[in-house]
Amino acid sequence: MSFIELDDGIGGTGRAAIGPLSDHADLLASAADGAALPCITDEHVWKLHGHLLKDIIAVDPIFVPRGEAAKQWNILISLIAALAARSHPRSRPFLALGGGSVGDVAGLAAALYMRGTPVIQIPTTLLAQVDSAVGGKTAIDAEGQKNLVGTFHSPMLVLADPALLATLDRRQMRAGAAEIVKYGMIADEGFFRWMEAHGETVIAADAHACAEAAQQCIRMKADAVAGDLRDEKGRRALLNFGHTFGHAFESVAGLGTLLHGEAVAAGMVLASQFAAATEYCAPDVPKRLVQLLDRLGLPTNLGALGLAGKGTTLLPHMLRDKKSDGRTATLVLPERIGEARLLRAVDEQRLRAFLELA
Ligand SMILES: NC(=O)c1ccc[n+]([C@@H]2O[C@H](COP(=O)([O-])OP(=O)(O)OC[C@H]3O[C@@H](n4cnc5c(N)ncnc54)[C@H](O)[C@@H]3O)[C@@H](O)[C@H]2O)c1
Ligand SMILES: O=C(O)C(=O)C[C@@H](O)[C@H](O)[C@H](O)COP(=O)(O)O
Ligand SMILES: [Zn+2]
Repeated sequence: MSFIELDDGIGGTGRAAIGPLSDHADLLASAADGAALPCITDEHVWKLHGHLLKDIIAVDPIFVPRGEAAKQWNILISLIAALAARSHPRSRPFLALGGGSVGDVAGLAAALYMRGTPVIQIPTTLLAQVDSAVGGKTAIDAEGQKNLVGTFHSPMLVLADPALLATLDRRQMRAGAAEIVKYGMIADEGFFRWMEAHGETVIAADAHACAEAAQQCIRMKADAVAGDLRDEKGRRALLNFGHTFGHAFESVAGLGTLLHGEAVAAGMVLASQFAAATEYCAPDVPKRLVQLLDRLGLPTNLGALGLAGKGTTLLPHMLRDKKSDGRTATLVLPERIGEARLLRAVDEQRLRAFLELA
């Protein structure tokens, strides 16, 4: 079995492996050190896949609600309480088994509990396997804003088993595919082409194609994170392509209404159309992106998100984005497929005019 090294650039090292969970029985047993490992998860995932862990080690599930509803203050508090009730020691990791929402709130609990406890991420959605389980961004939502509260806390281990995706519904698989397309757009035209050829196979949960996608995305993400864990230097920010619009869509629709990947899909399209309208890229860039996302059954405009006519309501949310200086919007814009750049202090009049027509 081979690992992808996750060096967070500030002294923390972790590892990611793609393949059957059962291959890691020894590693998990040594992490457990004879105790039952707390496992933060949701009841649906636990019923489907908890047995894979129970076959290997003693695990003690701690449940959170499904989906975005897990990323709330009261859930975070309940996790800290559950760990304290178990006298869980700081030296021993606990597990996060689930999609990106479980991973985000469990990661935040790990960062806070006893000022930092190791966490092993076991992602069970396509999106979490290709993106969220790696990189150490942890978060809950607050004040109606996505990921308003969080930390950077890198996982000690990420175990992504593509076989677990067989039970995931198609809508969730599509949402994960959006983040995969993102990697092609920002960093690798060859990988974008690979998605043009294999995207449907990925969405059908073909284990080989999903493993290949995870391998490529995790490598690209590890590379961006190693140089800029805390998202300060503009390098990691490229991973936020589609998210200034996307998070605004999620907020306007009501957090938890749209899937994150759906919002990111349409967000990438709007960012690319804005880039083309302002001559940062050629018009064929949004065109080719829309063709691929359409084929993968992902939304590519406000109407498809149920937000027709809501363009200008997005602006205040975009100005609150973490990349913003508080006065102006910052956008990740494609220059061509496979290359993106950060544009700070986006002209508000231009952006407003663009949103009015979106
Ligand atoms: N930290 C990061 O870097 C990062 C990156 C991308 C996204 N995110 C966050 O991740 C969240 C989205 O995560 P997501 O797309 O994984 O969805 P999710 O975690 O919000 O929801 C997943 C849903 O699928 C179900 N599920 C999970 N695994 C399953 C399986 N194998 N079979 C059947 N059902 C299964 C769950 O019960 C849940 O209902 C958003 O909050 C987003 O902001 C974080
Ligand atoms: O890891 C990153 O950096 C990303 O931007 C990955 C995104 O896919 C992810 O949705 C992330 O949680 C967004 O972070 P935020 O800083 O915009 O809240
Ligand atoms: Zn994302």
